[in-house]
Amino acid sequence: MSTIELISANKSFGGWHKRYRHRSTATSCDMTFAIYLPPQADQGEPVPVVYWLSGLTCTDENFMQKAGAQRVAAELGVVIVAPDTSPRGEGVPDDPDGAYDFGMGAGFYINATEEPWARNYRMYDYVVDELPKLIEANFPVSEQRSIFGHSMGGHGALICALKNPGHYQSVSALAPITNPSQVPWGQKALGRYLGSDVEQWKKWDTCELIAGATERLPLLVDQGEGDEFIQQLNPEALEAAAAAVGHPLTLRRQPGYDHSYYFIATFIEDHLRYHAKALGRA
Ligand SMILES: N[C@@H](CCC(=O)N[C@@H](CSC=O)C(=O)NCC(=O)O)C(=O)O
Repeated sequence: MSTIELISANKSFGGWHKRYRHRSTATSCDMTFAIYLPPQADQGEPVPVVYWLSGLTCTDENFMQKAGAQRVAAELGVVIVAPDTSPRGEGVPDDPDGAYDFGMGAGFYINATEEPWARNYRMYDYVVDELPKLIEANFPVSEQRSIFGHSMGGHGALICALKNPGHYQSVSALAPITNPSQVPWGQKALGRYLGSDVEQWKKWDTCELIAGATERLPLLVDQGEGDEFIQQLNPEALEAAAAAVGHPLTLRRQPGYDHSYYFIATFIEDHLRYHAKALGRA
């Protein structure tokens, strides 16, 4: 297991927001993550962890700076971990045209199989396996974990939970990409990372995974009705996929809210309380 190097530390609501860099085996490059340690992390009892997956263009910083999650995490006694959204750095291939929806900042939380992406773009292995092991080895946390995310990160949270029964106590998403194999953002990413065989895409698509899920972990989803990216998100597809197999889904349509962190900040407390309850903290 790699060693972690502290980049920065800021006291926040009695706890600490810290950023770390480490060498990742999964992505074959240096990765940065942020962690919020609530005051309870200093009190001797292991604290559960909620993993946050951000959307396109984000680093570990967007959520920690904009969502306003620290006050509630400090009250509830949950750790929040926010990884980067892709591998980065010298030698990591990027979108040839510098587009925001592919390559760096757009790892889609899958394991790429196509060249030149396959060596570094393994964000699924990083988030599901390598990062929790690193967190559990270096911080006073329990093995109780939940996962949530936004947009591309909402898609990431949903597929990570659906593909790993028993690994997460709860899952939720804000404005997730629900059916990536059917929308432009997803088709571009899956086509390049995985190649042209659409059967391979289905292994990373929430609406496809729901049918074969062996655990019916409830899904909590908030979706703004004023979301400018609604065509990419397709909440109706999620609703239909869940209804077809009786998968428990709470889909809340929020009038007037767009895709931004103003929307996320509005509902983050609700999501944190939902996860804290599943993690035995409320
Ligand atoms: N037009 C924007 C598109 C990028 C964008 O809106 N990214 C969202 C996530 S979208 C789906 O994954 C985001 O969270 N941005 C970061 C933020 O701090 O708002 C662009 O060109 O940047």
